[in-house]
Amino acid sequence: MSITSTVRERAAPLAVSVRGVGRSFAGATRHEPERVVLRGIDLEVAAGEIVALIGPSGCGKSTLLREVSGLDAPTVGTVSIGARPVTGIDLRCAVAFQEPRLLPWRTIEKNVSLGLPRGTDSVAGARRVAELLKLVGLSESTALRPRQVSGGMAQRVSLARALSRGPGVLVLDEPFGALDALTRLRMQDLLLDVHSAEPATILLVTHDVDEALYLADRVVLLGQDPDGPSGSSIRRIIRVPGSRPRDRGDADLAHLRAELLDGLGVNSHHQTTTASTARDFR
Ligand SMILES: Nc1ncnc2c1ncn2[C@@H]1O[C@H](COP(=O)(O)OP(=O)(O)OP(=O)(O)O)[C@@H](O)[C@H]1O
Repeated sequence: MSITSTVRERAAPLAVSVRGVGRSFAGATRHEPERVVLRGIDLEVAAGEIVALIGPSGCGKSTLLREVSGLDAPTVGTVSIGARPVTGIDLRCAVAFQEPRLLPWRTIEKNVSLGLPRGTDSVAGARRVAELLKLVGLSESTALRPRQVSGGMAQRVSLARALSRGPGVLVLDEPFGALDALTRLRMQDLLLDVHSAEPATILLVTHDVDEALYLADRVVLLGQDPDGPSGSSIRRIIRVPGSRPRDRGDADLAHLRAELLDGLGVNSHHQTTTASTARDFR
């Protein structure tokens, strides 16, 4: 899907700096020990960069996204967006999840407009919503309600709503995880088109190693060091070669896929020769 440029009524992309971040949760009862989920996370994300986070289920990927967006606060360490620390829900950052979380009684257009910054002039707001709906290919569907659209369309609405805030940072938690394989590939291309038109810094959690390698400038592998103290840390950071859009069948990517699957504890030789099972590692 090719996208023409839109008038940008948004902030410039912002760098994200994660320094010494750890997060522990108290045990469910007084007798249960504290649970360390993240430990010593240091990550510098450049303005406009796309970084994919992968790691085994429960290793703390969503928790790290919550620290960046200010939905949760780290136990130790700091997160900064641009030069300013994140101290609570941060309006410079927009979040989208695996479920689109739309209001069922509102139209698609209205759902997107809910993301506009408070106090946006109504004419400018309507123009911005129309631009975003065009950007995600939904200009013909503005008056529909969420139950009348497909899962992929609903996810595009969710993306447009996130962008309507004009975020410097876009945090996406498994945004395409619930979609069928073909819709997912299309959404990956759409996200790259959106990123070219409105280049926010993107932090994205995915379970799909191929998706990470297709979309990201760098892939960050989170996980527990088997010989280290409890809590996930960054095990590996891989810079993905080549410029986007990448060739999904690129031999270099196959090599990196093997390396990442290895890092996830999957038998990579078998996985790289069996493409269908190499996708969607959980
Ligand atoms: N508010 C909370 N209170 C207690 N424990 C929590 C809380 N939030 C997260 N956790 C725990 O932190 C751990 C990491 O959760 P998180 O959702 O970040 O993992 P994840 O890597 O995103 O998992 P998945 O890939 O399955 O989505 C889990 O064991 C979870 O139970």
